[in-house]
Amino acid sequence: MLANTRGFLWSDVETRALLHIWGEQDVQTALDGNFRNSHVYRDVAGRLGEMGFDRTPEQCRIRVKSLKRQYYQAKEGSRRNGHYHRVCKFYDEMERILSGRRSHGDAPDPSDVSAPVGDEDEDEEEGGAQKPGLKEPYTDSAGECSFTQQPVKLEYSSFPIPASTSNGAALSQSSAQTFSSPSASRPRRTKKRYSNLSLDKLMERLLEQSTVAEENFYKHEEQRLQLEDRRREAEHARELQMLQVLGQMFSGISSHSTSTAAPPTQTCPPHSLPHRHEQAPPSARPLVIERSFSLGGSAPRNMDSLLPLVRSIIPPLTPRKHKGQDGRIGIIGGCQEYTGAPYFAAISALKVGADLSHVFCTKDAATVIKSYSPELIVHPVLDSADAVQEVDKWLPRLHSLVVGPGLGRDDKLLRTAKDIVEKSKARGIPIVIDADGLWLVAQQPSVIHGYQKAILTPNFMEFSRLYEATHRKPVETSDIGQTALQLSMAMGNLTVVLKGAEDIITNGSSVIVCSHEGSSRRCGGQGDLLSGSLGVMAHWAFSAQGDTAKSVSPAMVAAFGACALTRQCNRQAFHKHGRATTTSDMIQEIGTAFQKLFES
Ligand SMILES: NC(=O)C1=CN([C@@H]2O[C@H](COP(=O)(O)OP(=O)(O)OC[C@H]3O[C@@H](n4cnc5c(N)ncnc54)[C@H](OP(=O)(O)O)[C@@H]3O)[C@@H](O)[C@H]2O)[C@@H](O)CC1
Ligand SMILES: Nc1ncnc2c1ncn2[C@@H]1O[C@H](COP(=O)(O)OP(=O)(O)OP(=O)(O)O)[C@@H](O)[C@H]1O
Repeated sequence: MLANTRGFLWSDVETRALLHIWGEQDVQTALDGNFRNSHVYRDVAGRLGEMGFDRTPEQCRIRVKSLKRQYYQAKEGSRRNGHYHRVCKFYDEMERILSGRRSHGDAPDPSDVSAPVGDEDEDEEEGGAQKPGLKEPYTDSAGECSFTQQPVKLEYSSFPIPASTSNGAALSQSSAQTFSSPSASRPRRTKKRYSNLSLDKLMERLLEQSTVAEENFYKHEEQRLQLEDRRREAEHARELQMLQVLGQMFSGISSHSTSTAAPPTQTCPPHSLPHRHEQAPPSARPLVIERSFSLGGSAPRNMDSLLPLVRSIIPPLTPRKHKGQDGRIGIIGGCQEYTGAPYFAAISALKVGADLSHVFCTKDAATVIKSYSPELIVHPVLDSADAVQEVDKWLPRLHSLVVGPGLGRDDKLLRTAKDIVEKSKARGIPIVIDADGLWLVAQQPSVIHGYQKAILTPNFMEFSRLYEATHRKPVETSDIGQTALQLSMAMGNLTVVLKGAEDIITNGSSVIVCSHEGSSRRCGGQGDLLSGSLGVMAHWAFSAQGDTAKSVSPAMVAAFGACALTRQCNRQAFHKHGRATTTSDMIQEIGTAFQKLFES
């Protein structure tokens, strides 16, 4: 550094450098009419530093303020006796700068020595008191008058400076040698509580307080988490207890249904597949157990009884597992027209918790689907000559299949899909059939008939096609639960999820209705989210150990979980996006919806 910058002493060289910077047009413009000036003085101090003078912004501000006071006092004095240079050494520099500024319409009242507060006062305490340690008690040069808030002795006493108060009353002559600061002659405003603390002290105190606050926050947070843990443990224990009761209940029901159920004539479809009895389970005489479910709605008991079943199939996240163990899911679908549907299904499967998600689609769909997401493994094989062999190569690695989203209705593709279904059945892989996969089933129900690891997820239109194909008559809607149950039976008691305002889930012997609150927004692709999620949950349910999932059919548990999740996503997305909700918005909600339903 070039100059002595210790304490508050300002050498003339340093002061001139300061005035040079402060007088620059951009600094004056920045100060002009700007109440907050700390940033300007930061800049000034920076520039001063570049010139070799180490000063803080606050020191610069105080120094300028002092110079301005001296200048105005001197100016007033000069009106009487012309000795202004004796009380303001830098009068000429100040005059040059401030007169330039006044020409911009910023003229303070020269008769008021307190006038030049303006832009230098921003950081000062109320009442005009300067911060201790920041006031400028000295100058290094004789002949320069400093200003403090205390009565000050004028260096050139033989030239009294009559100063006016702000209301214009002249100070008495007797006070010529000493005069009170403007603040002393005005009613002083109440000092702030910290006015006697330096800025550094204030900052220190603030930091201390925020550290204490932070520590308190973490302490409370820790207590909250401990409480939360305890609550979870208690809930978990309660769920386990309930599951045991449920398990006993269901085993009681199934033995009851085989012995005392109503005669089959009441519920069996009048028209059914020729070979439908071949694989029908003993519960072909159905007992309908209808449960409705609405979170926060009228049936909390049912919510309590079904959610734990879904929770029980969810594999825990543990560091001991390797990639792939929680699910490798395959989607059969995706053609030139439809690239969104297989993407929605595949990405939903991943987001629900599958580790790997494969899409087997046509060549021209593959690039498009890949471009949607690097997360998906996309095989452009479905329209190749050896499509079935290509997919078959992967089947040993796959835990479940979702057949149909965006498959289209091209005969060749449908034939390929049929062969893939056959191969998958032979391997015992759970198969979810949706969209155009259901079109295939409506054409050839035998493709999937009686396969207990199949789940069909028709919307009403698809359901009607299936019903008509199996019953040879229009769908009966007066008791849609019963009609769905009939379809399931006709298909060999595989699980049917009839999607709609309420999702009806049946395996031909019982019906579960999922009426969990969604929203009124319907957009293409919601069914794909459901089928993709169901792909994962079906794998989890069929591979779940223990009695829990076995007490209710694993497919039903998985279906209920996927329906509740889809609806929860719909609800959450609608809450955020309203009418503009799309399936992509719903997919964004999978993580939190899953947590809310199954992990909280
Ligand atoms: N972004 C994409 O790539 C997407 C691609 N997708 C893919 O499109 C392919 C064809 O699937 P799809 O569902 O459009 O065909 P299909 O079953 O013939 O239905 C056609 C007509 O049925 C009716 N209808 C539907 N629901 C009904 C209901 N609940 N209740 C009553 N009627 C109902 C309705 O008739 P409308 O009212 O228009 O007269 C509808 O237009 C398939 O591969 C699928 O995966 C979709 O996943 C969407 C996102
Ligand atoms: N009227 C409704 N009210 C509330 N939720 C509904 C309604 N209809 C459908 N859903 C929800 O949307 C999910 C998907 O059903 P949707 O009828 O949209 O399937 P989809 O037509 O096969 O869909 P996609 O457009 O993917 O082909 C259902 O499982 C259900 O959760």
